[in-house]
Amino acid sequence: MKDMSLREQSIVLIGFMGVGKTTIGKAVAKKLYRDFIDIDEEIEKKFNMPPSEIFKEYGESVFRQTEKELIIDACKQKLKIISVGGGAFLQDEVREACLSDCIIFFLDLSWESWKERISLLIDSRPVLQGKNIDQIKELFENRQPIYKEHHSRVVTDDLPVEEVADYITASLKTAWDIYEPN
Ligand SMILES: Nc1ncnc2c1ncn2[C@@H]1O[C@H](COP(=O)(O)OP(=O)(O)O)[C@@H](O)[C@H]1O
Ligand SMILES: O=C(O)C1=C[C@@H](OP(=O)(O)O)[C@@H](O)[C@H](O)C1
Ligand SMILES: [Mg+2]
Repeated sequence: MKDMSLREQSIVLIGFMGVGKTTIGKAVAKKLYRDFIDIDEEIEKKFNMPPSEIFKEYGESVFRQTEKELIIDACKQKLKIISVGGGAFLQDEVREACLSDCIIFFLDLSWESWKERISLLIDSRPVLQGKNIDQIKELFENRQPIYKEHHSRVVTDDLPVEEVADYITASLKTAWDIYEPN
């Protein structure tokens, strides 16, 4: 599409579940005075139930179809900060919509750091349920190639939320000044 200036393009955060897309996305939105869209939250509002129940009740394919439609729609909007679920980039159409319309930040957390967060995630993330640690590690590794298509990568190991959000906003401001100086 690209009938938007760089400054108007929405920002999309991607990365494996639990890396902080929702938390950091909210912080970035606040710093840039933009609206925040969390795709999982939008799906939850639509079905009036959390992702884990949607998976149980309707199956993963219904979740993925809704996720795709909501992301494609969100990407067309200007000036948003959008956090997508860790599995969203499995779908070609989602990746293509985000790449063509938005600026994509990949939040990259090492497996060693991710492991420390597992207790915060295990109950609410349906794709982790019923898996042992080796199977989760395998999923973590198998998912990494889908995050390769991004515009900027942030290694978040050991960084608090505010610092990651500051890094992202500073990096955007630099790009805007270079490519679209007033
Ligand atoms: N930079 C960070 N440092 C420490 N904990 C974090 C950080 N970012 C997120 N968290 C915590 O990790 C958990 C998962 O974060 P969340 O934003 O839901 O991730 P995602 O949206 O990528 O699944 C939350 O409990 C959150 O408070
Ligand atoms: O990786 C995945 O397949 C998923 C990640 C979740 O989002 P977060 O990445 O925000 O945890 C959520 O969309 C759903 O549970 C499926
Ligand atoms: Mg999230």
